Amino acid sequence: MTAEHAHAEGNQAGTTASLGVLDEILAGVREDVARRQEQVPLERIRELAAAAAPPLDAYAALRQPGVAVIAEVKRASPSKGKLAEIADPAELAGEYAAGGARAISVLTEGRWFGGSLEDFAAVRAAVKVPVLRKDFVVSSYQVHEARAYGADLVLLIVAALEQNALVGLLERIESLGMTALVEVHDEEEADRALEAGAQVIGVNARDLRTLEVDRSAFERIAPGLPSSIVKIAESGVRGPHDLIRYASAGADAVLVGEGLVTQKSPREAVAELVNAGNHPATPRPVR
Ligand SMILES: O=C(O)c1ccccc1NCC(=O)[C@H](O)[C@H](O)COP(=O)(O)O
Repeated sequence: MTAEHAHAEGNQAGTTASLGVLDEILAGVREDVARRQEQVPLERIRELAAAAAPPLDAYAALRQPGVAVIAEVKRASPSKGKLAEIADPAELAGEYAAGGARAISVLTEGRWFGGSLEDFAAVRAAVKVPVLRKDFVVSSYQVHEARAYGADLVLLIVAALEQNALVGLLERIESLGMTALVEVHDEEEADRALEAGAQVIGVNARDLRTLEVDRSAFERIAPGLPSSIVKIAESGVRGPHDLIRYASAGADAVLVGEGLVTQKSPREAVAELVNAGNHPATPRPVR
């Protein structure tokens, strides 16, 4: 086990009262990005990004009929510590895809989530569906890095970014042919996401500062978003009942981590969600 994985297991003890969890995560991310950039300079990572296979159209994939399941490779989290021993992320992603996942999310942050770009590369090589780089993106270096590793989708968290930075990173993601998943937690952040030009918006039920999960956040925010926006309900899906609840509020997709990695059969757990999302009685988003 690496030091980063060990931190991901014992992270809660390291949280100081004065800083929200998000600020602590971001401080570590900035250090890690600076270190990687010393090893592989921006010009080189841009060359690697330009040489990567073209991105898949994640927007189109998530707009197909039925509620899409985005299945996450999540080893650990700030709220729960270690979640699962994932010996082979490529195999797990293959199981997700076989269960019908429309896209795969890979957490690449190391200190708190135990993830890595190596996990990402292994997953990318194993599946044919779009793959999301789920990280705390604060610099264009990370965007080029995501593309170099074959990402189709990149997460941008509104709470982590000033508006200028949000706009700049979103444009950079799109200029490289990828899709930005812009994450919000309240109405003000949703307005900022729309102003920035987001086409795919994720409402995270988890408040990244307090770690509290409030599934009603999606119900408050999603109905106010234009019909052209792909609406993703993130966090808190523990079974089909949660998917159906989110679908009733207009979800095009759900993003699920803990509820899958902790299952004996992640393939069956995905299939159960996919079946619920395709069931005739499950509400469809109004478009
Ligand atoms: O999961 C956490 O504890 C967490 C804490 C701070 C920032 C982000 C965090 N999680 C990232 C995510 O948004 C989730 O991995 C994703 O939405 C899936 O959530 P879940 O299905 O509840 O594992």
